[in-house]
Amino acid sequence: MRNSIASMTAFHSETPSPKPDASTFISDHQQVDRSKLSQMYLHYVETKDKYPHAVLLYRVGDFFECYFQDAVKLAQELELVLTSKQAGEQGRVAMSGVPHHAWERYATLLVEKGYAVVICDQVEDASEAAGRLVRREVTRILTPGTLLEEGMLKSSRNNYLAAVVIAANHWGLAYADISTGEFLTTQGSDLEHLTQELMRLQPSEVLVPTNAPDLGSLLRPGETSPHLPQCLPPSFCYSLRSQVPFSQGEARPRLLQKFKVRSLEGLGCDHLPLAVRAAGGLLEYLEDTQKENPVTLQRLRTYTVTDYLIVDNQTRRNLEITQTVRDGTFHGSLLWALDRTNTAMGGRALRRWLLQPLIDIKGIRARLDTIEELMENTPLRQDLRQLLRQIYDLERLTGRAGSGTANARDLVALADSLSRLPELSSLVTEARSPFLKALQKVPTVLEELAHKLHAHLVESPPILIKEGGLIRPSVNPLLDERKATVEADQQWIANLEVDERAKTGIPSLKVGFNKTFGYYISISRSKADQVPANYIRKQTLTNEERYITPDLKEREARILTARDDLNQLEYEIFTALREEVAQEAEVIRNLSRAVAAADVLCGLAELAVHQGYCRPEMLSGREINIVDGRHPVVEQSLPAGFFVPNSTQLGSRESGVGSSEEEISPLPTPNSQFPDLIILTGPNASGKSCYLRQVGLIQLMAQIGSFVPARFARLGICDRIFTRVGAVDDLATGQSTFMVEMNETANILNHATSRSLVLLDEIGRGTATFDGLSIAWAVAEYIAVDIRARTIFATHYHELNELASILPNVANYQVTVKELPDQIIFLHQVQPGGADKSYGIEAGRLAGLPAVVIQRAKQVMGQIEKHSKIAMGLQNLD
Ligand SMILES: Nc1ncnc2c1ncn2[C@@H]1O[C@H](COP(=O)(O)OP(=O)(O)OP(=O)(O)O)[C@@H](O)[C@H]1O
Repeated sequence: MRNSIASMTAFHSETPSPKPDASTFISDHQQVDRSKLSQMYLHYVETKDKYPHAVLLYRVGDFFECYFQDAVKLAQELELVLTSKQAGEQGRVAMSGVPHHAWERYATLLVEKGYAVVICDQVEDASEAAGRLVRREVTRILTPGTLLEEGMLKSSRNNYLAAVVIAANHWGLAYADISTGEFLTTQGSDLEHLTQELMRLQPSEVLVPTNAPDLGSLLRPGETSPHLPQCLPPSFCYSLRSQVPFSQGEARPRLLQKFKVRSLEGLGCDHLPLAVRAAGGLLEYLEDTQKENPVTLQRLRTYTVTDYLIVDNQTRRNLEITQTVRDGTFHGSLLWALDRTNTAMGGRALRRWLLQPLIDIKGIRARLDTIEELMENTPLRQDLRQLLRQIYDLERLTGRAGSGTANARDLVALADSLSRLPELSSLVTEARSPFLKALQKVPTVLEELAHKLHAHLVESPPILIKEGGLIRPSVNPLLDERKATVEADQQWIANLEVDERAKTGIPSLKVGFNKTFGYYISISRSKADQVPANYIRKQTLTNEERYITPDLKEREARILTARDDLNQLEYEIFTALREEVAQEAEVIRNLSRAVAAADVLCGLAELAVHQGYCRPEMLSGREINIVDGRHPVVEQSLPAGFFVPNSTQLGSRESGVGSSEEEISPLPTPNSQFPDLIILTGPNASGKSCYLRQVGLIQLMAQIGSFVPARFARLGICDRIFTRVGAVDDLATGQSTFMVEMNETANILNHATSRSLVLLDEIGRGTATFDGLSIAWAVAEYIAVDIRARTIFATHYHELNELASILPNVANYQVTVKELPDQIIFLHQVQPGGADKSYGIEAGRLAGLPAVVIQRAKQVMGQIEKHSKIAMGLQNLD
């Protein structure tokens, strides 16, 4: 059925359309007199009542339409035309719409903007309705955290739905990616950890139990509500939920029932009430919103935040792990530099690993062993990589099969991928390392499943699953019979053209088909007088007349019924296959996880070979000993051989630890032991920041189990990595550069331990010189003496070099430059000793500051230097 928006094939207004006069139509569904609405609009408002907080897309013929407030919202958000439509005696109501075949694209845009979208589709053909209202039902509820459609998800990252429960300082957090089935829960007692976990996960939607009056509403990023706990970052979408499903009384039985267990002990969360409540609340939300497409989740896993290396959001940003600081791009990030994966699952796994490095040495070594084996065995590595390229996104394909949204192409892709697994397993029969061994056994059920899918489904099935063409011949005798009938009838039609041409003597006679009239015989108007008597005229066009005959109509009815029956049977066979896949979801996903891990490790091995990385020796102690380390990203952006390697030694060696590295000539240190804190000085742009980040990145890479860009590395496991790198004003919270800097510094001083790695790039620059210097001095001293965290402190305050003469665990290093008469050459080499000048005035001269200003600056500096020997003064204080 075409309607008044039929002409709007492109609803986007090229030039902003004049605002429609809102007084001429109703734009609030609560304000209508329902008795005056026509049947369809009444059904619309009743459906809208059930989903007051979502945008309701309502199928009408070839369009999905929105009315009332949703029409206004849709038009505003997607820059579509807002118009109006007569809704019975009630008068005109606001209306906007999108073509039905493009609903996914428009729904994606709405969901990205933080809206929930409800799809109310026609569930019968308009012709079946025969005059009554076409049956429509809600077929899908889309919220940012519950997407399954391929086009709506980014293949390179998980799409998490999270749920939080907060009780005083304690919290529970559960999260799930319903497209891959991952489902985890945890509990903690430090609200800062909750914030950090949310920042790590970047969930698309967070469920919060509240007693807000507007339960069910979705707060879009940046929107606030008095019902939202303060510790939750404003950058996410929050769904305000009732507290009931988050109560222990409801959550616990829901989990027990879902995972068919008698106690939660096996899931690891029996003793964690807040974790249980968050997980139960999350499950209830899925049950509530995914009625039509119930999701298949993996068994709930419980984890502890402190079981992993803690990298706070600031540090993740500063180390540019998944995106650059400057412009937020993936290109130039650590993930970009390391990603050599060949599957979407591997790509997501690498991202997860980088965002959650390990602290468990055994786990790290298992990954390192696998990389080592893959580096040594080049043919194995290359064959594996080649094969992995042919494996599609098993995790998400299985997810779509489980929720009944997979089409036949998805199942063929799944079968193609599953049928590669035996090959994969035969490649690794001799493998020794744990992650390759995990691929040695492919459950026979998966081989059988792949075989069955291939045997049933045609090689390239259509996207639509209700219009036939999916199932091979000889799969089902009844299907074959129906196909034969349809084919015979089609042949009858084809013959009809030949026969009728012969009978009538009209060579241009054709048999055609259209949706409105079905089959017809078409004859050019000039031959209309030769038409036989049994032809019944149906339609007259400019150049042709269209006829039907009783025979043709009788045959048509048979053909259409037979085709419908055929399509229905194909659909039933297909959905049964899909159901079989869903039954094996857990087995497929377990294997997918193993494939993803092998893919990550193959990629890291490839990278290590090409970039000349070394295997880090991992220790439980505090030592950080890197010989000729390189920055993994900067190195790749420079021409080969241009990056200047630098060494780092930090953290006193525990007695009894061997010194195998000595022949590799580690950097000489002023003390026999490695220092805990390095004061790093050097001119602007000499490479201090790069060096600082390089150390953090090498440590982080080692803790995900990767080889590292260095000639040698022996690394004690860190519990946390902290960074503080030049801040910018945080306009959103109204904090100045200096306050941001102080907040970050306070966070470090309050949380760092002797097992942490602290990287400080300039402290105290945002205030008066002496304030800044004093703070920098006190901070360095506190870290070196009280915390003893392994620390590199880059600074332009050369006065800090004097700390090394006071504290035995502090050493000075500098990034060297070569001074020529009218230029400075950056050597990018880190060497012992403190720089005595910053060359800031030289930089100013090169930038073109007037000579008189440069001269005066030098005089002032001379004076200041005379008065800044603070170390001696402080020594006297002690
Ligand atoms: N080891 C290195 N080898 C080669 N090039 C390097 C090296 N370290 C840094 N660089 C190059 O030098 C540039 C400046 O480095 P960086 O930003 O680390 O300097 P900086 O000393 O921190 O400067 P500032 O004090 O002004 O912040 C980088 O963009 C990088 O390309």
